[in-house]
Amino acid sequence: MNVHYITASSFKALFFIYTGSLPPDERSVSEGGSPIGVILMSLTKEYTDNKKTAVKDLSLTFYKGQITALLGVNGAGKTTIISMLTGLYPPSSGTIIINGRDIHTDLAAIRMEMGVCPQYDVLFDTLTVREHLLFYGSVKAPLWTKKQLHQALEDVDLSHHQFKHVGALSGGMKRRLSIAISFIGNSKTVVLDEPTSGVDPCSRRRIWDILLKYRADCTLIFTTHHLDEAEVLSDRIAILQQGQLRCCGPPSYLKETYGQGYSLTLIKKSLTCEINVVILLSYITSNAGMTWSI
Ligand SMILES: Nc1ncnc2c1ncn2[C@@H]1O[C@H](COP(=O)(O)OP(=O)(O)OP(=O)(O)O)[C@@H](O)[C@H]1O
Repeated sequence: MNVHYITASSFKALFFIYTGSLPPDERSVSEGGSPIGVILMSLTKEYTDNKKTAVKDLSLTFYKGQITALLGVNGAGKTTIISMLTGLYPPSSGTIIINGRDIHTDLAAIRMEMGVCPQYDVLFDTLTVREHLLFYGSVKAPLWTKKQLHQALEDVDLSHHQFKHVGALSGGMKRRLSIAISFIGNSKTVVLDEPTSGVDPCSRRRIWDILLKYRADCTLIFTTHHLDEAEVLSDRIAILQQGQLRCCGPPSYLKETYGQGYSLTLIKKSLTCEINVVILLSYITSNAGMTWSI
């Protein structure tokens, strides 16, 4: 099956032929015609040692030029999906198509165009920031120029630290270096497993800026536990629970469809106090209303 240049709408038709029904994410959202980058097709992963089914019959589409967040609690199966996407673990059944190539038959070619930022940094304490980029660059993109190296350092705001040993960097700096490595050689598909884990709010913001900057040229997939992060960064959010897709769509769509709003519980001292609170809340947001009062 060749799905190299098909659009979201043509994929719908294609998928219909194969399964007889639309995948859950396609049912819930209409796309703006972005080309498809990655397709998970009925993907299942069962770990043989503990017989745990970490991902169950998951069908999901990721688009080029978009950021998609895989959002879920611990154990939802996010890292397992990333591991299958990068070819670390083979699926138990189902397959993944990346830029028209099947992971079962074209893994080497897929890896040439893929960048990965693992959950835990794979860095060497005794090498400098610059040496890391040169090392990974020589493996991934031998024709990488000095200009591109400097651009990468600048993009992740590490130019001033390029001659420092990684052992002397903060957690946030290490994370930014790992992200820079994942984008070496203009990777067409980039997967990032919790790119902001363990970083302070300032570094988190910087990482968001980096991802938004690189979004245009690739299919970008990242995992997170944080709804706020998924909302700020993503074009689409896929919510996972126990290895299954619960819903998927643009943040605004999910909010509109599933959002319940917020509830505020107050202990009042007097009736006048209650009236003042209602006035104050309706001043802050016209949607606020009192559900009950005792
Ligand atoms: N190598 C493994 N062998 C056996 N079971 C595993 C393995 N890796 C993960 N699991 C199990 O698969 C399930 C999904 O784990 P996974 O790490 O994919 O979830 P996650 O959403 O990434 O969690 P977290 O947010 O904690 O990283 C869990 O129940 C986990 O215990």
